[in-house]
Amino acid sequence: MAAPKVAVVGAGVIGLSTALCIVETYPSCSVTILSEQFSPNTTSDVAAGMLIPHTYPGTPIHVQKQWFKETFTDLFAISNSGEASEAGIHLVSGWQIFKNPPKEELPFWSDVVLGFRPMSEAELQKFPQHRFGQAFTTLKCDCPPYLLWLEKRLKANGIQMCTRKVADLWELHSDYNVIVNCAGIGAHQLVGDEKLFPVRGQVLKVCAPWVKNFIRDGDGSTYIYPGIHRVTLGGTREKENWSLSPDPGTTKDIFDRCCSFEPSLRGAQDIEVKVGLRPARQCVRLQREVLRRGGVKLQMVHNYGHGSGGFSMHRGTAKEAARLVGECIAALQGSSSRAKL
Ligand SMILES: Cc1cc2nc3c(=O)[nH]c(=O)nc-3n(C[C@H](O)[C@H](O)[C@H](O)COP(=O)(O)OP(=O)(O)OC[C@H]3O[C@@H](n4cnc5c(N)ncnc54)[C@H](O)[C@@H]3O)c2cc1C
Ligand SMILES: O=C([O-])CC(=O)C(=O)O
Repeated sequence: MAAPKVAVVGAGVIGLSTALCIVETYPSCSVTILSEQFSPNTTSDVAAGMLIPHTYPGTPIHVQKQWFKETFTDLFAISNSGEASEAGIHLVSGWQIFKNPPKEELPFWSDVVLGFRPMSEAELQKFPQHRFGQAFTTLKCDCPPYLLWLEKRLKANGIQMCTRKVADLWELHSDYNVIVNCAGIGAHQLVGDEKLFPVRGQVLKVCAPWVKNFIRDGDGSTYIYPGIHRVTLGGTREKENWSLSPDPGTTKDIFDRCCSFEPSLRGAQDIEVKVGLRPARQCVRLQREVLRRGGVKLQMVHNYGHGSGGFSMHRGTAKEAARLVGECIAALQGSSSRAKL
């Protein structure tokens, strides 16, 4: 058969990284990205971009660890290259703090991040309300620059990008052989997935270049994540709330909570408020599906539902999605050679 034509729907961190993995693994494929929005207008642009996993209750821990490890390893290599500043990827050290001892003393990702250890008594003095803490070094993506860097690499690999809202994946069947669904929260409508729901998150992006260490409350309610140019202050988690409008009361609340951890933030300048909808699910939907209509088959791969962990897991899930695209191509080649017999 001719070079397989693959359409990736979605241009957040999942769509872009999946498209890149497909073209790297199967260079003979012709890959097109179709998306209603591109950077800077995706949920991925709002994220803090920290590599600290959240657990998916419906996915085995060894699989989540594999996804995180692959992501960490690939991004560590970028952070250690001449591309680091353009890609917006850097190491960042800091503390995750707890009022009560965490259920798991050692999270599954503790030996993937660097230098994971309990905080010392001296470090804990910075946080008088907290009795326990974990110190470690991880990676952070500055999200819009990282998405633009991915887009640049995709264009260099000959990938086409088209702005288009897809109403039904079947509408692509006459132009493409394989469809890869990376629509994030858009998959709720696109494929009618009732298990997928939004978890609204509001963050502030501020200028406070003196803040160098990250601070995260272990319950995930409050965090301070310094990036290359801006510091992200969070956060909120509102299940089933679809509103993308910033709430001024929430802005004040986030700012006050963050200042209680890092009082110097009172001097932060140039506060921008952003809202995004995390595409939440019990487990990431990472699977093949064959749609059939009137005797015609359409090969599909789903890769969405990363919730709070799209950046932490994206390279690992992109590799698995690319492997599934390989299975679709093998099935197409099998059926085209049978047709010739
Ligand atoms: C406040 C906040 C902070 C976060 N912080 C972190 C963090 O520190 N670390 C971390 O790992 N994760 C974090 N996350 C989670 C992370 O942002 C998500 O997991 C990730 O962005 C999901 O990426 P995605 O590509 O699936 O979705 P998106 O970025 O939403 O991309 C989906 C794409 O699909 C397109 N699309 C949707 N429907 C259609 C359609 N019908 N037709 C065509 N195109 C369509 C959209 O236009 C978009 O381009 C955070 C999220 C929020 C909200
Ligand atoms: O919880 C965090 O540390 C950041 C994050 O992933 C989110 O807000 O979704």
